[in-house]
Amino acid sequence: MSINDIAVKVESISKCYYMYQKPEDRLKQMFLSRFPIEKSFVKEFWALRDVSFEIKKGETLGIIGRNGSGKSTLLQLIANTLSPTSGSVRVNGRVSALLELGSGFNPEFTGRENVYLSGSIYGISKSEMDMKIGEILDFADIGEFIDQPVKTFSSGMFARLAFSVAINVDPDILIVDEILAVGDSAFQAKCNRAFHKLSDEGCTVLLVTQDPYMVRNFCSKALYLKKGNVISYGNPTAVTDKYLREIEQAQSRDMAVEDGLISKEQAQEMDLNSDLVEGPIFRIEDVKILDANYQPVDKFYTGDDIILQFKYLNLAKSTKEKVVFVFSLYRHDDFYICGNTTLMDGLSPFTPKNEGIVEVRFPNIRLLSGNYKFRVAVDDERGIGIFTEAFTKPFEVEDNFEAVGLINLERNWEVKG
Ligand SMILES: Nc1ncnc2c1ncn2[C@@H]1O[C@H](COP(=O)(O)OP(=O)(O)OP(=O)(O)O)[C@@H](O)[C@H]1O
Repeated sequence: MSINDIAVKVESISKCYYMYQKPEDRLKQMFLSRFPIEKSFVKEFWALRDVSFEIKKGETLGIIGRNGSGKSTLLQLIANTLSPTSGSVRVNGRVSALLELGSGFNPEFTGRENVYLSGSIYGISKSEMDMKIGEILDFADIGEFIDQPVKTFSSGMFARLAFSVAINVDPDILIVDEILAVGDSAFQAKCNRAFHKLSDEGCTVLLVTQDPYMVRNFCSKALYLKKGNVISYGNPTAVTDKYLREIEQAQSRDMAVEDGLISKEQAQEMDLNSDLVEGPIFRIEDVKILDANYQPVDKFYTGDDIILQFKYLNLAKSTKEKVVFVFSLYRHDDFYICGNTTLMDGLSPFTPKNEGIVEVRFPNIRLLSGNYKFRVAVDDERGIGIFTEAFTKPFEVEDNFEAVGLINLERNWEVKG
């Protein structure tokens, strides 16, 4: 691959913020501005540590992670609105960046004036902008507000106009930080279509979102950040799976804190150590879906009774670690439907034998027509660390057109009047 095929190359980038211990220290440092930062005045905070990746032209990268994980910092470093503490970023092409809501627009100017102002920042002349503005206004669809000062705009209107400008300045690389979340769902769908069109035309898109499904549906690569470190990079499904598991674990910890089972400090400690437990201590084999007569099936009907069965092997033959068993259900496209653990269902953690069989019975399964798969896992006794996991083969469900969608809800109709 030639260097010309690369749109963005991030090499060992780190960003440290310095937090002043006392306000007067900040003042003292201002007087010493010609000198390096005096370390005794500040506490270091590393928002990003040693992040490296490269994105080819025309690829779309989805960046996910919990609040404060460093996503916006990374985008700002790529958009060159922030400088790294160490490492380097190389960008090949014209960058259009939609960072914080409000940045780039002058609040006193009208929407229309801001469109021309933004154009001039991107080197687009007034006459060129005269030709583009119709399309920009069409996409933004904010009606006569376009001639009002943008300080009077709602955040959704702001996002509409900013996005519309950003995609119409002929970017080679479009960087979008979450601001789409403030738009309504019709606008979000419109943005998704615009993303697809741009990437079909060869534009590289880097996108921060809290929505793993958007990453799966739209991105060709994904990057998962946690506390400024890259936890996972590459295939969007694999990366977002890992992120969703972190979210599940965080929810379990929050519930445990609420129920008084662990302290907030213990939860924070677990969070720091919550990546996959190292080393193969357990293995899962023979994951099967069976009918009520214990016959393997890969297709059944809504309302059937089914059994999810798997075998676990305790490779370390140790009884030191107690375990919790887990299942999760996904649609064929990896849309996460639901999941549950033996712990959540009130079963105490198990002392594992050298091997054993686990069964989950689902009477009267409510799934509707479609293709699905189960994930099963052996977790540590808190349901937090994952010892091992496995998936069933995809299976098919057929309904008798009892309802449409994913699940058939039990229901009683009453029509009054
Ligand atoms: N100017 C700053 N000074 C000190 N710390 C900062 C500064 N800007 C960001 N941070 C810290 O750096 C960390 C990463 O922030 P960043 O905004 O990149 O996270 P994020 O993943 O985008 O979060 P969110 O999803 O909440 O937007 C956070 O802990 C934040 O408090």
